[in-house]
Amino acid sequence: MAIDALRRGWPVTVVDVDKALTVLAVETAQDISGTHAILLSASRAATLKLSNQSAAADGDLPVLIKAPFDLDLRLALAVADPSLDLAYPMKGPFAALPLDDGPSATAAIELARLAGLLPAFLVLADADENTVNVSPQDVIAFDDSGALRIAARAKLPVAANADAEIVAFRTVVDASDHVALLMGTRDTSPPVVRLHSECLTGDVLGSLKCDCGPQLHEALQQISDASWGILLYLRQEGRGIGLINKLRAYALQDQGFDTVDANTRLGFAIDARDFSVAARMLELLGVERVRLLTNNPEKVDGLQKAGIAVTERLPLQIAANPHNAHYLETKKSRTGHAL
Ligand SMILES: Nc1nc2c(ncn2[C@@H]2O[C@H](COP(=O)(O)OP(=O)(O)OP(=O)(O)O)[C@@H](O)[C@H]2O)c(=O)[nH]1
Ligand SMILES: [Zn+2]
Repeated sequence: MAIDALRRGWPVTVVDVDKALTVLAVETAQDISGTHAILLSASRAATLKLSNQSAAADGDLPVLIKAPFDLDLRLALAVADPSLDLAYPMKGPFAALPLDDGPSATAAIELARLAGLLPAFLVLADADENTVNVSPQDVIAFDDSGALRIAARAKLPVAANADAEIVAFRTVVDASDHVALLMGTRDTSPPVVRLHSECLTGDVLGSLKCDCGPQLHEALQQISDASWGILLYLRQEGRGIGLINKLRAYALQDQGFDTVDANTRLGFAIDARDFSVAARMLELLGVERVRLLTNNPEKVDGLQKAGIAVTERLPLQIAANPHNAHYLETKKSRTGHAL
């Protein structure tokens, strides 16, 4: 509900015991009336050379700034969106305000990610009766593996394997359905498994900026060649920040930032994915041990922490092209991907 409200430009009140923080997402807000402050992610605030005095001990806490006297929607968006920094360089100076309720502010920033919006909010002085209430605990508990279940399964002949089976999963909280593609005949050996995060640009459009499309097809081939295996197609577009925010990161990359810095400047974690949903999918499929196709040590860790044994890591290297060579290099040098 809160996610839907933010996307529609409706106010949301994060209620934490006796404190209430009423916010509108900057990106979808229709007017600025009643705004007394702006809430920004820590990293966006750092780019704007702002810091929250009260949060000096915790550099990850969001930052609250006083609404400038000339605030309008255009200025609010320029404060929120780093891809406008070149087009709209004159912002500030801003005055940081003490942040009374860190957990609510942190929950609001997380709600923006879940809604696929920029993590920036207009903070309203008063909540009216139309606001949607949510607590920081609700946001923390919002885990897309919550109440996951198998919703449908069917034969799906695919180019890599004419005898594949597709299994679709549904969660109560998330509209996007995760999918598993099973190939081969189950035996006692651990299956070859690939966790593939959705990449519309790479998977569907053949983008050369990343290696997702070729990795997807190579993984399907290797799974088909194994005695049995499973491809999990996870709806974690843009490493969990959503398509629109990923394309904003691409716009920053067009300005010269790499994939890591682009995410940070937007106010997101470098990798916002939670691989526990993949572990729950495997459990529902009766799989406890896997041979994992990946170069990403975080995927191995994430699965193991969520209770799936990774008996072997199988590399999945794709030859670079002139458009993705820098991206692949960054994954190795900055996010610890295996060479
Ligand atoms: N935010 C952001 N996401 C990107 C970018 N390039 C690709 N992605 C997303 O990254 C995800 C691809 O990750 P994976 O294929 O799982 O690869 P990985 O985490 O690098 O690990 P491997 O298993 O080694 O391939 C997809 O969700 C893409 O949409 C980018 O520049 N910025
Ligand atoms: Zn991609």
